[in-house]
Amino acid sequence: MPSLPIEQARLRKILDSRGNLTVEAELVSGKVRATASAPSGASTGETEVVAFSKSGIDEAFDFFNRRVKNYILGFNALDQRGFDSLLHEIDGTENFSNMGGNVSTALSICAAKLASSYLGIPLYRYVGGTAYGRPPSPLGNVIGGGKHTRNGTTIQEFLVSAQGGSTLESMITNAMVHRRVGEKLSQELPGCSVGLGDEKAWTASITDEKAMEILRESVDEVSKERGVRILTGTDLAASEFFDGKHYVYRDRKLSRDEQIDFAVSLAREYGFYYIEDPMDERDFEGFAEITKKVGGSALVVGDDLYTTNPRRIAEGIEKKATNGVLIKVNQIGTLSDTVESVKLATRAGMLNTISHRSGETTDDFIAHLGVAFSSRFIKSGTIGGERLAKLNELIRIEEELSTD
Ligand SMILES: O=C(O)[C@@H](CO)OP(=O)(O)O
Ligand SMILES: [Mg+2]
Repeated sequence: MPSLPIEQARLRKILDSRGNLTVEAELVSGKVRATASAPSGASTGETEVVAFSKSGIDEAFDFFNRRVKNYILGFNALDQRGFDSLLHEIDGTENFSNMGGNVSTALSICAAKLASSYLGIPLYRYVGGTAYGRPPSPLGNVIGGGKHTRNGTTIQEFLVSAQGGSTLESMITNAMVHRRVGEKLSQELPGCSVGLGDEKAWTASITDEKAMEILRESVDEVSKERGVRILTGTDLAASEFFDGKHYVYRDRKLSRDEQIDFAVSLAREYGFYYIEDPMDERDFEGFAEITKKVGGSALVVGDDLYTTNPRRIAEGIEKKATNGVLIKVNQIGTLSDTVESVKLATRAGMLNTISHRSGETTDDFIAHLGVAFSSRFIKSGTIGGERLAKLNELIRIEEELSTD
């Protein structure tokens, strides 16, 4: 194996889009240098790795300086699997609670970026080889609530994805829907305060039904004006409003069975194609019931359910829980574990969606992973610099792919 020994390694603190501290890693070998940063979630899954050690980012940095740095100096950055195993070994826990999953994520992605730049190939090619389909369709949040806002809808995300055109065309259409929704919210709800949530989706103190009505009207109008098909979707992030017995909405409480019926109606009556985390993250069986009923026409996606964890995905496959999986590197902590999850899901016939986190950085690596993983969607908002950093990079990749 050719060698690219890591000669310098450092971490620095940077701010994410919520104004919280996160980490950027920098690795150097000879004349090659790479940086990578890790985002943070707000509606985190129970089985995600820990973003930073229990006492916070300072402890994680201290651990890096005392325990990690010396081990990775001299390591061959072209050996991604070896590098990721080394990170696990040094950390010594199941959930990266010593090193911090955000530190391992930043280092792992950084090693891949260093290698790809040394080899003179783009990251998507380094990770994915040479077989690609279409780049993933942008899937963006236009109305938001849950943990991403103060007083929005109970459901965390109402999403759109324009189909058929180029990445840029799809981004333009999605942004038009976003604008239209904003106009409708202020026209139809005078006096109601309307703002933007963590992912730059509109937020207002309205019921989920009202949000769905505004979404439907906006999508129908923009779809007609642009002559494009626009898929709608939702991330319920249902664990966040499950109290152990009921799903507690702003205006009503649903039992488990009623929640299943509601999720089914989202596909059948409201026409949602994409349905993420409709049930509590422990309820594989509930997911399976929904998938059995609507999986032929809709994508039922596990995010908090799987946390990009191969063991959880294997359980989901066995129980036929979903036909889709959300992929976020910092839920599992390394690129190699992420690749394993994607392979497992793909072999079982699941479609994957590569995803941003609600607290993002301007790092655009998920655009590359979306292409490398042949993701069906890339969930990365509709507006906002840190969201568009990924989609704009996808425009560049698409250009490159079309001239191959
Ligand atoms: O639930 C999700 O899918 C994500 C991104 O939209 O949110 P968070 O990063 O807060 O987990
Ligand atoms: Mg989610």
